[in-house]
Amino acid sequence: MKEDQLIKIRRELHQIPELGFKEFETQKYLLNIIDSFPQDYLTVEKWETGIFVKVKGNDPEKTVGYRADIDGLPLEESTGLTFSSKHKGRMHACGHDFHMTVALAALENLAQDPPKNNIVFMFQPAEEGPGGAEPMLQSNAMQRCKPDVIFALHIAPDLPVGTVSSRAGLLFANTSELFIDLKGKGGHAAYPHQTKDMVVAASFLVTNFQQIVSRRVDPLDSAVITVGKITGGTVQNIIAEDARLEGTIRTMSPQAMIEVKKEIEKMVKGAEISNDCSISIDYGSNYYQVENDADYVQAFTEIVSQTGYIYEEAAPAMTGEDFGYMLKEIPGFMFWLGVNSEAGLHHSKLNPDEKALEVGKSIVVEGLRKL
Ligand SMILES: CC(=O)N[C@@H](CCC[C@H](N)C(=O)O)C(=O)O
Repeated sequence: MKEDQLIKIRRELHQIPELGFKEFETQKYLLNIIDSFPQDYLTVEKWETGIFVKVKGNDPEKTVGYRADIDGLPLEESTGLTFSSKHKGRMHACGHDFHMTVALAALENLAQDPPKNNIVFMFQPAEEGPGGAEPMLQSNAMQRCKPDVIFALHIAPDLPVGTVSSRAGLLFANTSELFIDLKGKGGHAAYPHQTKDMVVAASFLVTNFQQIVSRRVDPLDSAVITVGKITGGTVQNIIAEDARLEGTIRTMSPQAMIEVKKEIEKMVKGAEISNDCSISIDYGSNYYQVENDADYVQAFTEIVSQTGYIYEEAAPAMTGEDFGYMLKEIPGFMFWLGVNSEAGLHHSKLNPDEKALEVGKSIVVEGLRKL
């Protein structure tokens, strides 16, 4: 696939971001492109809004897996690009348009010139939530073509084009979503003593959660509690009867995740007693850490150096990825692909450099042929 075609596909995908398990247009688009490739060695199977594509190797000893996530984020794009999202309030702000394009380009290469080993591509829904990797892994379709090794990439806005990065061991954190609903008693703003103010109770929780991070988690381990959204109340002179916090927890170890949740629950109980209200917690979707296999990372660094691109050792990051579930069962790794964007991941101005598509394609093709 030539660079202009890579860019065309990426831009078309960029315009149609969809949320987890609602990637209907995306699935249709991907199937159309896959259909245009030589079919002699391919088997294509839909799974929910995702797709499995198997490539039959010509002398297989094993199956190598490659995963690309396909969902977008609930965010209004503000890049001003001519090919901006056509879906209001939805954006490929985490680079999944890049991830899909690279996977398609690699698939076309293998469909034209089949590799030695069997290959399976997974176009996976719902990475941003509620999580597609775990059910895709457990699916019958996956059981029929389970890879012996698996890998995936994620775009890295802070790395230059031509640089890729990874590390042996922990790359991404354990994550849990956090939704907290508070129910008190509303009333007149001038008579607080007759009410149970849920804006005050919610504020107490938001501020005090930071003490869990600074005073409960071992400083040599790490945790993040971020509340990204607060809603509550109706108008400036009515005391709020309801409030809701929406956030996420990140930890370096699975153990720290258990401890942070215990501490949140204790704090919530305390807030219930002191505010005389009821509070419920929902942990939404949870992702297991991305733990890279040291031997495969080593093999990958050699493949990168053969392609002439630059490999840098990565630091662990507090981002989450449900690809962690795949790596828990199948050895492999995830790597960062430099895309040089001033705006970072999950930002409405994220604008990855399209020259990175070719880099991603070459490295993934080599990885699939040589791992
Ligand atoms: C790579 C990346 O940005 N992944 C997301 C995963 C989100 C998991 C879940 N919805 C949560 O917020 O906990 C991330 O935010 O790290």
